[in-house]
Amino acid sequence: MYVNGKFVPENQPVISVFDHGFLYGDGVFEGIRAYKGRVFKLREHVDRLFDSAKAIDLDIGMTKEAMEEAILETLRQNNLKDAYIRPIVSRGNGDLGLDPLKCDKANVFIVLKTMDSLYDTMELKAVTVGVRRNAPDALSPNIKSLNYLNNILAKIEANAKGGQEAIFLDNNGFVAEGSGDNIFIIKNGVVYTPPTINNLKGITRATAIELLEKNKIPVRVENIGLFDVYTADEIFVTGTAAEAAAVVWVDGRTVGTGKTGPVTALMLKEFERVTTTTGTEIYT
Ligand SMILES: Cc1ncc(COP(=O)(O)O)c(CNc2cccc(C(=O)O)c2)c1O
Repeated sequence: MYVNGKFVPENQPVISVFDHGFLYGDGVFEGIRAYKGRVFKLREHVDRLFDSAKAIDLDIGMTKEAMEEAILETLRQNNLKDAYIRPIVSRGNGDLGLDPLKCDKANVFIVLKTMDSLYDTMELKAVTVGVRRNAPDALSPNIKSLNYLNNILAKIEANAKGGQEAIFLDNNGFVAEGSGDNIFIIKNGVVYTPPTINNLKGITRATAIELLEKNKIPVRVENIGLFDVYTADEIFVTGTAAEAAAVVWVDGRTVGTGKTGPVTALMLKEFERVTTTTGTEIYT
C-alpha cells in the first residue's frame, strides 16, 4: 500500500484513530481499474479525485501528476497488471472536533485489490428504495466522499427487499442512480440517462455515452421517472467495478425479455475492447 509517500505491507496498521476521514468521513476517494497492464481513464479519475477534494476545500498536498505516478508505482510495487485501485485522501490527523482546521495536512493512501467483478451475476434484480439520494444542496452526489452511508442505507434496504441493486430517487422523485453505479434505460432504441445533478459524474457513464454515440445509438440525457424504469425495454447500470451490468427485474416487473438486451450486450463488448486497448501503460 502507498501511505503518504511510502510503501508498506497491506497488513500494517497505518491509520490513526484521529484521522478525520475515520472520525467524520472527512475525505474523498476514487475507484479505478487496471486491465492487462493499462490503467483505464487514469487522468479522468485523478481529475475527479481533485474536484471532489476541491468541493470540500481539502488540499491533497500533491500535484495530479504526482498522484498519477503514485498510483502507477503502487501497481509496479505489487507487480500487478489487472487490479482495482482505491486512492483515499482524508483531511488528515487532528484532535477530536469536526473543524477541518484541526488537521494540518491530508493523509493519502492507495490500496489495491486483484479484481473480481462487483456482482456475481451480470443480470441483476433491482429494487427502488425509500431512502433518497443526497440532495445536491446538502451533500452533493458529485463528491465521491468517504460519506457513503446514503449508499449503504440504500444497499441495506435492497438486501432486505431481496434486490441485488438499489435504485435511488431524488427528492423530486426523479430516478438518480444505483447505490454504486449510474443507470441507463433503453426504450424504442433510444438510450436515456439522468443529468448528473442527482448522481455521481460516473466515468463509466461518460464512456458509455461516448461508445453509444460512436455506435450511432441515440442518447438523451434527461430526467427519468419510475414509469420509464418500469416500462423500459432494457436497463443497465455502469460503474468502474461492474463496468456494465444488465438490470432484468425491478420491483417485481420483468425488464424486456428478462435477459441482457442487445444494447447492453453491445456495451459489454465495447467496454471489453476499450478497457484492454486504451489507458495509461503501467510498465513502459
Ligand atoms: C454512487 C456511485 N455512482 C456511480 C458510480 C460509478 O462511477 P464510475 O463509473 O466513475 O466508477 C460509483 C462508483 N462506485 C464504485 C465503483 C467501484 C467500486 C465501488 C465499491 O462499492 O467499492 C463503488 C458510485 O459510487
